[in-house]
Amino acid sequence: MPKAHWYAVRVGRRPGVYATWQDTEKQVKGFPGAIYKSFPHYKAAEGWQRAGNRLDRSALPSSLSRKSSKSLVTDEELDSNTSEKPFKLVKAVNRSNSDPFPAKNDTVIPPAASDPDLSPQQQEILRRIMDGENFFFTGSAGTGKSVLLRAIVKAFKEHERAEEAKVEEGWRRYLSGQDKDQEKGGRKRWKLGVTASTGMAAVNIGGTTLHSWSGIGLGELPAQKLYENILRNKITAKRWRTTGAVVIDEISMIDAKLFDKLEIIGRKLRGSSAPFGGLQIILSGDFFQLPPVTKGSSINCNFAFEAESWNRVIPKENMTALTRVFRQKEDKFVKILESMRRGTISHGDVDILRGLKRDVEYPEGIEPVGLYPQKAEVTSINLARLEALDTSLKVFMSCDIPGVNSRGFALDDRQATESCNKNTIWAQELELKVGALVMLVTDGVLVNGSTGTVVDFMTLSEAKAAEIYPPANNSGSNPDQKVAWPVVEFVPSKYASGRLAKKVIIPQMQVDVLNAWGSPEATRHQIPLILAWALTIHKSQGQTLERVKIDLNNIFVEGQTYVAISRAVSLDTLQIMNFSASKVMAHNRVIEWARPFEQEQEEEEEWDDLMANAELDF
Ligand SMILES: Nc1ncnc2c1ncn2[C@@H]1O[C@H](COP(=O)(O)OP(=O)(O)OP(=O)(O)O)[C@@H](O)[C@H]1O
Repeated sequence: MPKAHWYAVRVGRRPGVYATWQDTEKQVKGFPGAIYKSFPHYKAAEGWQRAGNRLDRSALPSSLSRKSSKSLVTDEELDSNTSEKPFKLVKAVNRSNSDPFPAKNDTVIPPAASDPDLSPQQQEILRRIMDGENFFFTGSAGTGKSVLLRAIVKAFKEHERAEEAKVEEGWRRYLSGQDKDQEKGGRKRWKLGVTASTGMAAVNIGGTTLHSWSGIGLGELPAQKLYENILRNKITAKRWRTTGAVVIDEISMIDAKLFDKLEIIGRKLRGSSAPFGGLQIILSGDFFQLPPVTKGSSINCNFAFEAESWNRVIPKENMTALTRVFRQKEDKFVKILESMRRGTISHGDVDILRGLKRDVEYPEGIEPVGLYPQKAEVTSINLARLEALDTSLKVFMSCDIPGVNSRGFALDDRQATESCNKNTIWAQELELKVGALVMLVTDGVLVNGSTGTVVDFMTLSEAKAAEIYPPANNSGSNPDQKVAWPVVEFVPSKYASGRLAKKVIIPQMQVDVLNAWGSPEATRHQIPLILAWALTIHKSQGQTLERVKIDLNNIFVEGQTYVAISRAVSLDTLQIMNFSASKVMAHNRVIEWARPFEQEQEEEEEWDDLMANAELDF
């Protein structure tokens, strides 16, 4: 039998053809569902690999079906003879027999209900944005900014699809001679850049960071230099010129200087004197929450609303605060949060919040999520609690798959892991034991932020026999049938829109860190759970948590106390340790800036209510 010299990897970290087993092993060892074979001849290997690409692409998760940047296959070689038969099967996984997510609803936990219908105020903002206006919408925590943002992204995507279909039809008519002219691909009204100030916030809305989208690196160079750098990268320059609108979420964490630099770059690149060169700008966030991350103290930071260009970009009449709080239902709690936000907390409110230091007894015995200001505290609490359990430890390592970054460069394995660590909350190394308190960190399956306790580890078939099912939406990953995955008993949700079955098996799923074109820069395959005895307040931003315990001892930045307390849905299920009025730090400049604009809006709304209820006799 001839000696094998070439290895073809169809499914692995980087599909391609490899000359040594050592290189191949790196691609396939520990990779879920890896498919690879050895061949005596290169042509046979690449032919089999290529055929697999053609056959399997649609069946694979998008992250697994990308063409590898490290592949040894060249385009010329791809067109050559591929008829030689493979002689030795190293390992192949039959994917059709390994589907752990059967389609029938009775054998999976249905996904969480989709977003609620928009309120009239959210609808009105959506309408104005779709009319092409630059817009900033803000509002207290829990007023539905993220829900509105998701609706905006969806509406743009629908229009973009229709726009693309129209261009295709135009080309078809042009090529068939029915039309004389076909417009060259220019600016696309509905092409939307979905961005956020931080990687975590970007992943939450299926977008990328503003830094990555705009191609400015750290953004510390002067605007002219950044502009010249972007000009050198054709892909980034084209993105700036052809995009119709850009969303920036969590705008409170963008510094004024950066905002101004981007505005200048927009004008230069797009050759127009309009703000941002005519690019539609959609901003969302709450300046009372977390401020820009700056070197040194946040006292010296400048907020985006202090940017020189802010008033030109966002006319006063295009700033709106969402006023209805959906997350908390109790009036008393909503009022306390409102006064904390404005830095006008009364003695009565302080007494109420101080009184929340008592332990809360939960009937199901599942503990609350602990929120702490500092990462070091969080790590040591989770470790100590895990060690205290006398059940056996299971460690799940993530499988991180490199993609291509916004500048068109392929990442290596280390960079992919760094990108996933920086931009997602999903663990690189997840340590679990029976008895561990965990939180679900993905949307679309059950409810993001649901907490529960690990009660067992089972393979998918063992779980099925015990009538314990995985969530319906596996977000594209392919969990190993032989691995025992955690079974989690979740707290039945009282407030969240989805209802949880009590015991759910949570196998490996996938999360993408997207580049500026919306394709993966890195993909992490991991169980979407994190230990929840302790979580940093920064990582809790955007979450709705039903049982919360907050320690304010080491609060270090304005907005942190407000972000932490506003994650809770009710005073009954909230415990606060170390509360004092001095811990409620609202930024004075934010209070001053927001007061007239919010007051004016309140007066307008009062007037609208009055007119709506008035019995007009003319
Ligand atoms: N129109 C609506 N009708 C009913 N519920 C809504 C509506 N909009 C939002 N919600 C609910 O309110 C809760 C908070 O929404 P969301 O996370 O969008 O608020 P947010 O303003 O982004 O909060 P934060 O600033 O804390 O991130 C969610 O449970 C969401 O489903």
